[in-house]
Amino acid sequence: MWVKALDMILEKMKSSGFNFSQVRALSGAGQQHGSVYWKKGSIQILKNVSSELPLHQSLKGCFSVSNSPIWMDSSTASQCNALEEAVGGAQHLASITGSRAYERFTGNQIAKIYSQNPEVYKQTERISLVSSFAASLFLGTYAPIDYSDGSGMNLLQIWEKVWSKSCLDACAPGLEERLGCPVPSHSVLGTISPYYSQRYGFSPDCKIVAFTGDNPASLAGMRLQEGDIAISLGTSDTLFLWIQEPTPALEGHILCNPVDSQTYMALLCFKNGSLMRERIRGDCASGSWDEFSKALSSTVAGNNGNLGFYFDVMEITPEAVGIHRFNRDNQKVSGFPKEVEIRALIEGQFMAKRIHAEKLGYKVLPRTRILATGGASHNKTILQVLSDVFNAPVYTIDTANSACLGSAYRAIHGLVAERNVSLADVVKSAPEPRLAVTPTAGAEELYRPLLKRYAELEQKVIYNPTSSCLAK
Ligand SMILES: Nc1ncnc2c1ncn2[C@@H]1O[C@H](COP(=O)(O)OP(=O)(O)O)[C@@H](O)[C@H]1O
Ligand SMILES: O=C(CO)[C@@H](O)[C@H](O)COP(=O)(O)O
Repeated sequence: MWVKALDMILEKMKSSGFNFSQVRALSGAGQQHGSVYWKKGSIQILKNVSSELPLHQSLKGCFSVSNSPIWMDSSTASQCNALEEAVGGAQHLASITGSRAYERFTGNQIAKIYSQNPEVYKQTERISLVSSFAASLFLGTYAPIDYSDGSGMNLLQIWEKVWSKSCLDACAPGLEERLGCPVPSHSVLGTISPYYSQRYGFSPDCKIVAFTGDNPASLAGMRLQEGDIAISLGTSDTLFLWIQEPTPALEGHILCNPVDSQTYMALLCFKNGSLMRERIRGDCASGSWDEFSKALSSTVAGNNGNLGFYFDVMEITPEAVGIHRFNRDNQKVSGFPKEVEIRALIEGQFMAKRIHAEKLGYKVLPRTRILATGGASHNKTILQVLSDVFNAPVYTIDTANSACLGSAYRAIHGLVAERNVSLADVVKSAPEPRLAVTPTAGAEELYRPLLKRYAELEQKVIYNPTSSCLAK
């Protein structure tokens, strides 16, 4: 599916008259943590694809696992426990790799494949991330994993930037040779495969710069500066920060910074993002964003004290599941009127973000800018609530697909990064983020007590397998 999608995009660009020969370098991004398993012998097929055929036809026999595990998978709890135990506990794993063990992280996904189907693992010569997989297609050979996306695997020592032997050994045998050596995110991996010059007219000199994860690429696209906070409202909601001296903890992730190998990015991921908003939009607003936004604006900030937690699937931050609604007296209620439900959802999602960002040590300061991206950043009514809850202005960039824009920025940066030119320098003439909304007067006073209440109530809804009131 992924290879065919690439074929279709390039065919569409070709038929729209895009001049491929002008492209000097390209990079890209893939959803983080997902993995692709190349069958033994596939490298030869990849190196020798015929430009007469669409790529997906040539590569269809190349994969030892046909359905790639992606970030939404959470079936690896036992592998996570085993990994943490093998390296001396959750905090120790976080200190090495930037995160305690998470179900979606690639090392645990690989461990599951190995333990359930050792034969399939044996037949696999190379394991790519989604990002390095896409880079491999352009390179015509296996592309290395970059430091930043590699930090989402529970396998990379984020300080030394090498695979951790104890983590590799705990996941599967012979893993190092299947992963290849990780590289700095700005690396030029080589030139484009002849397939693309012959079929689409790319220049044979077009450089392929290492691909990275969607969130790291968004950090580049938004030209995040220290002190800013980026909030991506895509399928998942993510929040990320540029960080100089991180302290990995039991919550959140520390990744190598994709645009500056000396620094880091902190990331929090909220699984019940857009899909949850879409579900409530369906239940309460006839499936229309317009109706959803009108209902949101028709209710007052603070929702008269009504608060809600909306987790259709087990949440990552915090670990909780189910729908939990509380009235102003903290009594659990079974339902809200439609408009109240919509506001409770949006205010709840943003209060959780502020509370968990502050737990990471982030402080909202007078100079704080929130940079919003992803599909829901088109929606100003949603952004207004974000601004009010954080009491900070929200900025957007012209293209809501900041991961894609960031990939283009990273491609240009890759051409000069070895000369110590920063990404900020390379893209200094790009348009600045635009102010979208500012906080409503009085928002801070209104939300301060609500944030405290929300944090206290969150403790009550956190997943506890022995409690009967949780699984709805
Ligand atoms: N006007 C809107 N208001 C709220 N959400 C929206 C709006 N338009 C699109 N979305 C949401 O944006 C999401 C897609 O965002 P996108 O950044 O493209 O996702 P991904 O993270 O998968 O790349 C959809 O799930 C959709 O719910
Ligand atoms: O798991 C995470 C981040 O840790 C996700 O953010 C994935 O990177 C994919 O995100 P979407 O593009 O589907 O929102």
